[in-house]
Amino acid sequence: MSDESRPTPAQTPVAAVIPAAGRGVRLGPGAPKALRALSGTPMLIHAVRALAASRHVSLVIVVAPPDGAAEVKSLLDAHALPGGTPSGSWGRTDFLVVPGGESRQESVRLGLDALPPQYGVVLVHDAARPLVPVETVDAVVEAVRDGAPAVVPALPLADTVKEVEPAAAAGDPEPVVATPERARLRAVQTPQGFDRAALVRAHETVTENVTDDASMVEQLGLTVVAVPGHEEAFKVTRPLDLVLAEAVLARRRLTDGF
Ligand SMILES: Nc1ccn([C@@H]2O[C@H](COP(=O)(O)OP(=O)(O)OP(=O)(O)O)[C@@H](O)[C@H]2O)c(=O)n1
Ligand SMILES: C[C@](O)(CO)[C@H](O)COP(=O)(O)O
Repeated sequence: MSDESRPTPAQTPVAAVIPAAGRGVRLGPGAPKALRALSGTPMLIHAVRALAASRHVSLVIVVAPPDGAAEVKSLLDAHALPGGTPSGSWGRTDFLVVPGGESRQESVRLGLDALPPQYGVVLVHDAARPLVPVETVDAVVEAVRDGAPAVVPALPLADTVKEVEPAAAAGDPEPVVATPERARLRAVQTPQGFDRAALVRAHETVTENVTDDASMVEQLGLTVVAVPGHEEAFKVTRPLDLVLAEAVLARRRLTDGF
C-alpha cells in the first residue's frame, strides 16, 4: 500500500506487537520469562489479555522465543475466550505468532515485518508488563490518533537519579558525574504507541542498540510525547516484581472479581 492510500492514524485499525522472546535472566533460572506463571496463568497471556481488552486493538502479534512459536500459538488458542473462537482469534482480536530474535529490538522488528498493510497505528508492549490497565492502553492509542508520531506512558520518579562513571568491575565505587533535575525526568513504560510509518523507518534507520522503541523515533528527529503511565504497568524484571504482581492480582480478584 502506498503512503498516499494508507489511512491516517485517526482512521486506521490498531495492532499491538508484544515482544516475548526474552530469557528473563534477571528473574533467575527457569522457563523463558513470558511463559512463567502469575496466579497460574502465563505472564504472556495476562499481557495479551491486557491489550485485547482495548476496543481499539484488533490484532496482536506475539513475538515468541525463537524455538517456541508453536508452543506459544497453542497457549494462545488454549486461552481463547469462553465459548470458543477460531484458532488465531480471541473474539474481536486476532493474533499472529512469529519467532523472535537475539535482542528486544530485533524481536520488535520481526513483529513489524509480520504486520498486515491495513494497520497504521502500532503499539509495542513488553510481555514483561502483564498488568497494564486498559485505560493506559487507550490513552496511548488516543494520543497517536490525535496526531503524535510516538507516545510513551510515563511516571514521575520517586528516587533521585545520579549519572555515574560506570565501574570497570562490579561492586567497585562509581564516581558521580551529574544529578539531573528529578522533576524533569520520567520512567517510561509500555505500551508505546506509534504511527506505523515512523516506527518502521526508525527500525530501518537506527542500528545501535537502544532500550526502547520511542528513542529510535526520537533519533529520526520526530516528536515523542508522554502521557500518564500507571503504577500497575511495572515491568516484571527481578524476583521481587513477581511478589508485587501476585499482590496486584490478589487485590484485583477481591475488588474486581477476576
Ligand atoms: N531477545 C529478546 C529480548 C527481550 N524480549 C522481550 O522484551 C521485553 C522486555 O525485555 P526484558 O524485560 O529485558 O526481558 P528479558 O530480556 O527476558 O529479561 P533479562 O534482560 O532479564 O533477560 C520482554 O517482554 C522480553 O520478552 C524479546 O522479545 N526478545
Ligand atoms: C521498553 C522498556 O520497557 C521501557 O521502559 C524498557 O526499556 C525495556 O528494557 P529491558 O531491559 O529490555 O527490560
